[in-house]
Amino acid sequence: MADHYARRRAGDEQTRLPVLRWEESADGPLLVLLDQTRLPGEEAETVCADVPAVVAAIRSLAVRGAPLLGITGAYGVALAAARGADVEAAASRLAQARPTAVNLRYGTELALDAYRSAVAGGVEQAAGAALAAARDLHREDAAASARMAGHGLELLDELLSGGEHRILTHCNTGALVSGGEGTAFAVALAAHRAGRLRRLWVDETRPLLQGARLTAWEAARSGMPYTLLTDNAAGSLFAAGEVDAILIGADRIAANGAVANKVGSYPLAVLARYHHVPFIVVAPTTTIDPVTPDGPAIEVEQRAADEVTRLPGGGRPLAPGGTTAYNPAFDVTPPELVTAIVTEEGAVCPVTGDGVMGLWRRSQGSVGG
Ligand SMILES: CSC[C@@H](O)[C@@H](O)C(=O)COP(=O)(O)O
Repeated sequence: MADHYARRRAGDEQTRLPVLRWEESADGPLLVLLDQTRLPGEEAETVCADVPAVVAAIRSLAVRGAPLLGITGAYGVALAAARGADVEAAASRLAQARPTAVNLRYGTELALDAYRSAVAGGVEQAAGAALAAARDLHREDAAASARMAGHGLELLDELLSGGEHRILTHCNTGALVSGGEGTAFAVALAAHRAGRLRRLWVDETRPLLQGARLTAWEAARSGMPYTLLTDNAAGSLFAAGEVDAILIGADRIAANGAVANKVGSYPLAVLARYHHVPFIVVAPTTTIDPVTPDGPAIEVEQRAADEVTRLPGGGRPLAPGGTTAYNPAFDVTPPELVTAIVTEEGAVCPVTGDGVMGLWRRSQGSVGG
């Protein structure tokens, strides 16, 4: 398997990563995922033949990032249907595998609705409908990613009056989380391709190091000028005047524009406000949750203490045995600290105009609401 990836890399640095694929095998369909817990050391796949395996991959973060969780949830429902499992129960297990990224619920429900609408024609037809819904979502996410990159670069150029940009990002938001080139990372990549990225500052993103392991890996593959920093070095970077903008993704955007994203995003928003630097959130409209009114209504996933007390992967202890740890996977940035939210439908400032709900309505095809 590693050879397969190595060949792709040698041929073309920009080749799409096979982060998720549907495979028909002699023993039935499979959902094959690039195991992100093993990057950057190893490019290995995890093969899921049933929904419990998909749920385990989601919980372990073998597959992760809001848009990809949505796509995975949809394919998970299709897998349950194709394998003759209890589709309703499978959809419920998938949707609850992680609580914060609303895309997971969105993708799961999308495929479940397609299954339900077709089930009168027989389970085979319904399984086909669920798979078609998953494939559509996968394609649409790629298209959304390309449009976000365009809108995001336009906004950066406008806010920063052209020139070359020094962008700070947190967690991982590239092709590893998307049907396309990602969300925030896709904007940085567009800036790089346009010759307008001076530097991508990559937060390492404690405790699971998505920035160091994944974003640095994607930046290196893309030939971007990038530098890794510990999360707590961001303040001194701002103080030195080295950051022009923050670009991050989102796991859920509430109706009032509050943004849940990887823990450590909120402190960056506070720093950005103090230093008069734009704090820009890039996410598809599938990340906007119209039924979550505000930040406090967002459920933040709490993860195991050993992610903090041990080196990633359950390795060497970093703290004495019995140490307890506070380990929320996400934090919530209030709308007043967000300069703009960029989606495939365009960009808005969440506290002026029609806010994020205007974008969400546009994505539903009813501009007036
Ligand atoms: C486009 S990805 C946006 C977010 O999903 C990303 O920033 C993030 O927080 C991912 O968290 P993770 O816990 O790795 O799934």
